[in-house]
Amino acid sequence: MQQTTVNNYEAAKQLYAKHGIDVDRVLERLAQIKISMHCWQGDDVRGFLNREQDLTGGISVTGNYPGAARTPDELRADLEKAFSLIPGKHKVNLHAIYVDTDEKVELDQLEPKHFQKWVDWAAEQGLGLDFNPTCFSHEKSSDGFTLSHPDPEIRRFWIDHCKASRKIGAYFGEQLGQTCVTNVWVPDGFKDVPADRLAPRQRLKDALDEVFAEELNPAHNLDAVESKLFGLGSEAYVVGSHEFYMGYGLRNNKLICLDAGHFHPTEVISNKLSSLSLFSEGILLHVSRPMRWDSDHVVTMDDELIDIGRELVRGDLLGKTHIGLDFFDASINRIAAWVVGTRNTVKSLLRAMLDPIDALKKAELEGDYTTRLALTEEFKSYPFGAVWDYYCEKHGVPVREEWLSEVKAYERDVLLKRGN
Ligand SMILES: C[C@H](O)[C@H](O)[C@@H](O)C(=O)CO
Ligand SMILES: [Mn+2]
Repeated sequence: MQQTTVNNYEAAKQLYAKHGIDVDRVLERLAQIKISMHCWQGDDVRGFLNREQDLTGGISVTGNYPGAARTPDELRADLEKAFSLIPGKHKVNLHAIYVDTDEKVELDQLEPKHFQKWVDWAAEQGLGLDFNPTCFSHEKSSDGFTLSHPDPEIRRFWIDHCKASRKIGAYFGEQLGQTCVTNVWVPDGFKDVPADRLAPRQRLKDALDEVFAEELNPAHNLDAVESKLFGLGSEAYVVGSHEFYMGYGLRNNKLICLDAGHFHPTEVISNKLSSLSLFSEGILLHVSRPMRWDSDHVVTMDDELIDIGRELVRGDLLGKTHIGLDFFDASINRIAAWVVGTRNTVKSLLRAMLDPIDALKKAELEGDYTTRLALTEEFKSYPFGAVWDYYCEKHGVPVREEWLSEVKAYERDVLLKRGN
């Protein structure tokens, strides 16, 4: 280890120790936290099932940066590169369209065997896997409806796909010895004001009841449901709104997924975590960065990310929260996008753990808001960067922006040779 890294770390440790913060212990805790890195940043949400199919479902990827993964092997190689630059052991979040098989198989017919190569790879890499049915980018979702579709045959197709997905999730969990979170998100909604808001929600509820009817071992698979306020083409009404899934998840013991981009532009998910934690079985996060709309920008160290980290740490919510990422930017190097977003998410948790939480809570209880403000502000310039550098070096990944030259070399040697 570099002597400067150690010296800076030791100096930082002493400063934090004055406030009773045990930095070595913090780093042990941090190493336990897994971030679920979403595979779909690596290829602009195309997947491998119907590559000719356009991305639909009211989400959009912009940019044409070269080098997107075209095959499962390329995607795995890119993920490995990204993980080699991120401290800690994490998870990969797969969508059903990332199936790796030579068989021509439809979404409702998918089986665990079609994902065996992903499982073998994850086991070899020491990674966990999470899963998502893909209820978009398909001819049967072309009118914008899936599980709430008025046509029972189309509904049946999507119900069967979601049921198949849960079994795949349970297989991941069982094989890898790490619980898989299978998250259901459907794009269903209307561009313009509906005549009937209730009937689609009733159909979605009934469909979900069928999807979740089979009990699965919770050590292998946990179900999550993801709400949304609006999408492209569903501006007026989304069937699976926040209230809908909040009710559904609480009543049926499902994890409730909060995506940072799925609320009104000034509404933040950090302020929802404490309330939800009091009532829900568990929480899934889709950490994202909405810029004026659900734009899925790469996560930066902005106020909301800092607040998400703080809420998770201060409320002791890490045990019941599964942290996933959800962004897709095709205008920059896709591996760099993963690295920036994931490193920032881990770093936000570290920053939160290095805050003088007990002193802040005590000041607040005593009504000493002056101390609360003063400490909060002073700690913004405490040397958490020195602790982060040490953590990176300890985990064998590049310190500070050193990772960028590795990404540039990979781009030159691998990505640009793909010719796309
Ligand atoms: C690809 C993801 O499943 C998707 O982004 C979903 O999670 C979402 O957030 C849709 O807006
Ligand atoms: Mn999401």
